[in-house]
Amino acid sequence: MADSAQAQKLVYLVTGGCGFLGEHVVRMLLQREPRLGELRVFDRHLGPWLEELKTGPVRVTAIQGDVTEAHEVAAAVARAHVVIHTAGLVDVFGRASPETIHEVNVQGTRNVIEACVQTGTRFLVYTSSMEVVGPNTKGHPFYRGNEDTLYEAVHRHPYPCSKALAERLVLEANGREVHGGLPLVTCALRPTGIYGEGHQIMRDFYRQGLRLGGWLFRAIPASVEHGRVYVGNVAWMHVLAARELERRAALMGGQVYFCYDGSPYKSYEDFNMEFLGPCGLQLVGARPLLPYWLLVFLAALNALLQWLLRPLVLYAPLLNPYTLAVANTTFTVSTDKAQRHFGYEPLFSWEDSRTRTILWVQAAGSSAQ
Ligand SMILES: NC(=O)C1=CN([C@@H]2O[C@H](COP(=O)(O)OP(=O)(O)OC[C@H]3O[C@@H](n4cnc5c(N)ncnc54)[C@H](O)[C@@H]3O)[C@@H](O)[C@H]2O)C=CC1
Ligand SMILES: CC(C)CCC[C@@H](C)[C@H]1CC[C@H]2[C@@H]3[C@H](O)CC4=CC(=O)CC[C@]4(C)[C@H]3CC[C@]12C
Repeated sequence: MADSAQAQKLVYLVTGGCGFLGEHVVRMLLQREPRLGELRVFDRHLGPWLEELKTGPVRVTAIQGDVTEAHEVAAAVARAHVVIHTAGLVDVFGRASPETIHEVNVQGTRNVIEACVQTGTRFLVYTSSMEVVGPNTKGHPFYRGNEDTLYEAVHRHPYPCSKALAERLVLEANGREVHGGLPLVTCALRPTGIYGEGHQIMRDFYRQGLRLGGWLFRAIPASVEHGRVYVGNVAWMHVLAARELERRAALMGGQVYFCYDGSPYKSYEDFNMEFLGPCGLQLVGARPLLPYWLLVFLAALNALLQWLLRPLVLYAPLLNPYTLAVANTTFTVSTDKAQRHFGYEPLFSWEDSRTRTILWVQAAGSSAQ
């Protein structure tokens, strides 16, 4: 990535490149990274859509592999210039065991770092999460905070615990000497709740609304603000951060950045209605229909049922004590750190993000019937 070799073509590796965010990062790199020579897409499950990308001018290499297998990661990382590590087990519903979540998110990240060190790859962008900060177990609001806002980050749930540990590993690895003697440069991006084309929970809410005759029922007060960011902007931020890491290594190395854009501050449900409303659904109730204590009870009941039924069947509904606490606690960011450090501006306006998401929900919903 030296100035003298401006025409040099770079090798990028995207772990988790077939996931919701990963696919957008892959497509964004192909559209917006002129120095891209080869794009390696590493995932446990490869998507069939990768095939169509292989006919373009950039060499796209699909690698089926597991981040928990150090040798598979090392082989994929070898001779790559930049790694964007988005692979992760996103589970707040109790589908996977805490051990598996830790193994994928923490050991997987450790394997990526060690592979960079062993093979001489110098630039690593890690997809972290707002969840490494909060909401915390005490339900303290984080109101339009930034990367420097003081907040008591206390976690018990395996997912935020794993993301926090993995983020720390990535930040501590900044400056380590990689094979060849140069320092590793790392940074971590922390998206809030991502939405957009491919967002499965949004699609599930839409299908549930259709099943209920076009109605959804408010569960969370409209006053609780939940941070959301469009997937195309999160992908763009990854591409820009990866591009700028060398030139601005001293400034960006070891730093964290919230992912943000012009999406409005709203409650989780009111925000979803920005897309589900134009698709024909209605949110019933200006206030939650059920009292909060009843939701707490139902969430606890779900947790108990999950535990009791585990030997027989996987019971993993959306509502559990953790998801209720997250949905019911204000957590929004207001920052310009990514703009100041590496010139990030959202690529998609709120209107674009909204339209694209609506079109996707409509298509995803109709294909379900
Ligand atoms: N969805 C969201 O709202 C947010 C997600 N994030 C983070 O963004 C990243 C991507 O998340 P999403 O795209 O939403 O999830 P996703 O589940 O759609 O994508 C994750 C990808 O990682 C792959 N993967 C999982 N375990 C793997 C393993 N052992 N080896 C190789 N690949 C593996 C999956 O196959 C999948 O393609 C994750 O690191 C997540 O923690 C952060 C903040 C918010
Ligand atoms: C019926 C309930 C009252 C409402 C359920 C909504 C929940 C399923 C979702 C509310 C908030 C979401 C989480 C939030 O956006 C932050 C996240 C960040 C991540 O890194 C991963 C995903 C998630 C934990 C996201 C998951 C779904 C919610 C809990």
